[in-house]
Amino acid sequence: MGDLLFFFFSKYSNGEEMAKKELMFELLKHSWLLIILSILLLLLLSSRRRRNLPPGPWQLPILGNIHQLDPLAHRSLLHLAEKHGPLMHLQLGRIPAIIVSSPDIASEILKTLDLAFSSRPSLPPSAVKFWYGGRLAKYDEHWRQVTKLCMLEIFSMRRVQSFRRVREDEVDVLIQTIRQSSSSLVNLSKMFVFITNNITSREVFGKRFTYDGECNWSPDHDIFKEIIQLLSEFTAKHLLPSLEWLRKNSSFKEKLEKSFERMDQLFEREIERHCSNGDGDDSGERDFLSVLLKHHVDPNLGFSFTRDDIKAIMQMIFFGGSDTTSSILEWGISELIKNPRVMKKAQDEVRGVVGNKGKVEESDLQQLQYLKLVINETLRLHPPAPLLIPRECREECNVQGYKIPVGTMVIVNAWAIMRDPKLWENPEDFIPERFNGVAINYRGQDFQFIPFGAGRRICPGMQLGIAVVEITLANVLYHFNWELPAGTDMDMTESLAVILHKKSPLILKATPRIALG
Ligand code: HEM
Repeated sequence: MGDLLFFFFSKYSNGEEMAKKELMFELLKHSWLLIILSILLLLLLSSRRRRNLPPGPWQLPILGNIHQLDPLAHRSLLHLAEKHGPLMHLQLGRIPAIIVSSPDIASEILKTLDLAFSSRPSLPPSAVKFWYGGRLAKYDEHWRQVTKLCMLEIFSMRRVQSFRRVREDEVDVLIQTIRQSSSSLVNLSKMFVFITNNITSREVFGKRFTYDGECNWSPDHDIFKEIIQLLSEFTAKHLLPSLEWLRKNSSFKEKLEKSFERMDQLFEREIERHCSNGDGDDSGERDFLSVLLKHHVDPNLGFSFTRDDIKAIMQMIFFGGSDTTSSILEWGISELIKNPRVMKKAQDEVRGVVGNKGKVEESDLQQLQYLKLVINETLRLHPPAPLLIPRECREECNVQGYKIPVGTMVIVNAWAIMRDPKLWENPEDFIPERFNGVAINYRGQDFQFIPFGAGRRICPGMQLGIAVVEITLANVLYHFNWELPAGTDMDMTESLAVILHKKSPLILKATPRIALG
């Protein structure tokens, strides 16, 4: 088309008769292209209707709808849904997908038809070796057995409580690190990554990533984030056959292989260390790896539980547990700085409840009701996984009168649902009070509020994550007054690299409220 228009204008401006004839000839010559494109478009539209798929935007050959998604996919998907409806069909390169943007359809998929949608999409074969978690993508008997074991042994309330000391210790280290930092300017984005990684590492391996007494960077902090980012780029390229060459690009593949190898060596080192130490005592504070190794060698377990299964669980816990938790802390403090009224109310509450005790302990948290509302509101406006984690349709089913074929990827735009003006008053505003006295929670029963997803694949680490967010936030608010460095504004720009973070780091001036004890 561009060629055609260029030709039209360049020739016609000469005003020559000959040019008119040439133009007619060229138009005729090119018109076959227009006709073919229109037929293709009609065919696509009628094929969608014939196959009784949900409505959706027109698609380009090969690309499908990929060109309509920008890096903040949750936002572009919302714009498309505003035109095409809350159940929308897209073609993402070679993968057919449906996008859900309303709580009733989310409930139909994640609750009523949960069984049909409880698999995760499988990875392309060339990516499988970089993601142990792929072993647990498909919903099958093996997944059920492993998940049952994890729910009992890793994600149970008893286990969450057993790590209370770990969380409190790590928060102490964080507070000391902030107090002792040479400048009063603190990069909280980094600090939150370090503390959540150290807590996860203590839960999984029984030891921190950094030396004792520090909340600082160590090389192991970056491995997991690096792999998930490389892996998501790698799999995105699978959507388009024409980008296949990029996946074979040796430097990219080399980078992914190196990061994966580092992670695998860390896992192997820790497995060996645990095996040579024996499987430890049976106290409540046993780390996840010793618990998993105990079952690995249990002849009465009743199903095959391999070393790779253990690595899959560890990989998912690091990916699922660290970055999500640090992102809530980062967004939560940012919103409090933007909303001084809420900051004051939250600080007054925690300082009032804890008094001069010197630190917030987990036993105080039950009384911090406003803090819980602040966390809810942060999860609503800034869900770390705005599109949850995709599901895949395992058996053909009917949703809202449309046919969803086997293999269709399902994306639930939780971010759009949690900002829907039909469901939330002044949805863009940060108002923790909206959760006061209402019976809505994040446990997967209220489909207008699903930051942890819902159904069989709901986040199993919800309680572990919330426990870290509560104790960290409470102490950070208790110990310091926070403000922006002079002359700066709060930048709330998002960056979506698997997890929804702030684009620029959260750097604030910390003023200790009470002198060092
Ligand atoms: C506190 C912040 C967290 C948020 C907002 C969050 C959110 C999510 C979401 C939205 C999902 C997908 C649910 C679905 O598809 O319906 C998920 C899955 C998962 N999360 Fe979390 N998560 C958090 C913390 C954690 C923690 C602390 C852990 C582990 C210790 C964890 C481990 C996992 C795992 C293993 C899955 C995959 C479950 C599966 O595929 O069956 N998450 N999380």
